[in-house]
Amino acid sequence: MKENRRNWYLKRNKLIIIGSGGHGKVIADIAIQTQEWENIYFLDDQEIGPVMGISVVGKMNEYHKYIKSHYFIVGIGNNSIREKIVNELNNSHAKFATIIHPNACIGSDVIINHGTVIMAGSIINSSTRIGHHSIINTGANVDHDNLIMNFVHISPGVNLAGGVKVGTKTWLGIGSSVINNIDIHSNCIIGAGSVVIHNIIIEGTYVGSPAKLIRKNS
Ligand SMILES: CC(=O)SCCNC(=O)CCNC(=O)[C@H](O)C(C)(C)COP(=O)(O)OP(=O)(O)OC[C@H]1O[C@@H](n2cnc3c(N)ncnc32)[C@H](O)[C@@H]1OP(=O)(O)O
Repeated sequence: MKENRRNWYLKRNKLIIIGSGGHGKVIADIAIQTQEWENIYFLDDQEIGPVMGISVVGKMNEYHKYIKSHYFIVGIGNNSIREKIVNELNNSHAKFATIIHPNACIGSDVIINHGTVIMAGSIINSSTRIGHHSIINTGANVDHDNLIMNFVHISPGVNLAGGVKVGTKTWLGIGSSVINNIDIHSNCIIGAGSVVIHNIIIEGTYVGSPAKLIRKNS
């Protein structure tokens, strides 16, 4: 009985996913699997839908129609574009969801802030902090005492050892790895499969093993 009442309460929530592309679709899939949402809609400028059986109820700039009644999640993988849309929604006092796949493994004393998505098979170990509107993508390992700032994208299959700090809007490419106690600056890109073994203090793109700077941000 108690469980049913809890579900009834949770299922009153309504979710708008901004963007019905690949990332938005994976978020929708997770949201369905959590069984926490009474209804789920997309807003998208390209699609008129439905996408995966989910209605596209308008263009992105029509979000204001849903501000009072729905939670939002921005389903755009690009960190800068996601930030821009979130800032606009913040100005309208939107409420943001946090979406966590039921098969993600979350340790004790972990904090995950709103707007963040944790995908299937990812592991977040003890005392890690994850900021707002970040993405921990499929099968990523984020070990203990990590600090992942806002608007970060940790791609599928990334391995972060203990005590790693990842700065705002940094993107770690698919399958990259970072050894323990490394700081990675904000606004960086770490190439697919790269291995970071030194602190990264200059904003830019880094590739290889060990990861080396190939381009500074302009
Ligand atoms: C669910 C999802 O889909 S999540 C998304 C997952 N996607 C990813 O992880 C993609 C990550 N992107 C990459 O790795 C890209 O290669 C980037 C962003 C690092 C670089 O892209 P670009 O800026 O276009 O660089 P470009 O392709 O011109 O390469 C520049 C040089 O770096 C090398 N290089 C690029 N990426 C890598 C890499 N991952 N590892 C080693 N070397 C690399 C290139 O071979 C090239 O070398 P050269 O000048 O000697 O020929």
